[in-house]
Amino acid sequence: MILIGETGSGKTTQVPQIIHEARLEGLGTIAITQPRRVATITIALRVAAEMNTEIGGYVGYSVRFEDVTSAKTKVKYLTDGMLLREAIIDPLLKKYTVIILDEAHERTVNTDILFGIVKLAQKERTIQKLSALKVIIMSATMDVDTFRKYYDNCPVIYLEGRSYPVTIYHSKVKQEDYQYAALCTIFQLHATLPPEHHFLVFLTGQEEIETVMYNIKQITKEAPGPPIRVCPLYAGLPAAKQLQVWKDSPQDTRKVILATNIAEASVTIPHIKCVIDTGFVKERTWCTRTGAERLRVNSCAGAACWQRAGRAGRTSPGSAYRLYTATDFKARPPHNTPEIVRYFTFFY
Ligand SMILES: Nc1ncnc2c1ncn2[C@@H]1O[C@H](COP(=O)(O)OP(=O)(O)OP(=O)(O)O)[C@@H](O)[C@H]1O
Repeated sequence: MILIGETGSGKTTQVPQIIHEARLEGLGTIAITQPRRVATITIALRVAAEMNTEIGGYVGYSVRFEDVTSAKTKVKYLTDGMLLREAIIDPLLKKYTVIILDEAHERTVNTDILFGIVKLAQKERTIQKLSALKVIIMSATMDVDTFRKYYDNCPVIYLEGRSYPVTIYHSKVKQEDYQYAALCTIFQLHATLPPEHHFLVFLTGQEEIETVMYNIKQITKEAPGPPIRVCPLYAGLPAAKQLQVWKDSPQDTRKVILATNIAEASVTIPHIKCVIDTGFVKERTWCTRTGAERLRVNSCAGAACWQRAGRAGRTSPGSAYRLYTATDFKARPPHNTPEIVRYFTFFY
């Protein structure tokens, strides 16, 4: 089954709970994959809190180097890489009765391989007369036709509604320097909005985040307005530092989170009222001659822009400030090229 619902409609946190409350997983477990570690952990913690249970009990998570599950776990959040590792040992994934592949639009190599593995596991389990495997593919912004065809015309369900509206603003002119544009937007909004309105700014990598962080600290020494607490969020940051982003700021202090696309999907950071989207992402590409991996800054696809905007308005109405024009947005491809395709098409 394919499940499409707007960002913030409750796919990731509510669907597994509904399945579990109806005991549809039977004697097995529900697995929910996420492309990123930080999302996996924070969502599992949130769902455990919503179910009023200890993490590692009925609700658990598994990421690289950290397995917080037990024999009791029925709702298990895990990175796509972890499910892939489990599939190497048990290709039929027998301990799961329901597998939810979330954020399908991201099309990482791991999730693309998992799409095939779960399809094969489902067929093989039917042939071997083992317990049935239910597969749910979820996203807010995926290419439904391609997936539906791949899964033998499976049913597609559209979830309507979201908690809070997000107003989108586009830049009126093309920005030559998106880091500078991001800084100007941060300080324009900072001068007018109350301090409890926190900002989430999308940049492309650690170096850029550190530069913008330094500039914010320098400018705040002289700029008017409430104090600013700057929080970086990128994949290379130790997990404990990543989780600082979810910590409350002192009263009357604005939180400004400078993140890469790891904050783009699934995560809910409370009190984010403004998303500032530069419209760029650093993508992995490969040199097929040498096999060397490279990172390149590219414009992100329409689906990613919608995901980023969706980070505002999760706990109250919000706004997304796109530092690119509406014409630029319309010209972007709706979906990014799957990582697996980029892997095979880069010849240098
Ligand atoms: N950690 C949290 N703190 C506060 N509210 C939260 C938290 N996690 C989720 N929520 C609330 O639950 C709603 C649904 O979140 P959920 O992640 O299930 O949505 P989703 O449909 O999967 O979104 P996305 O497509 O962006 O992943 C959010 O909009 C938010 O209101």
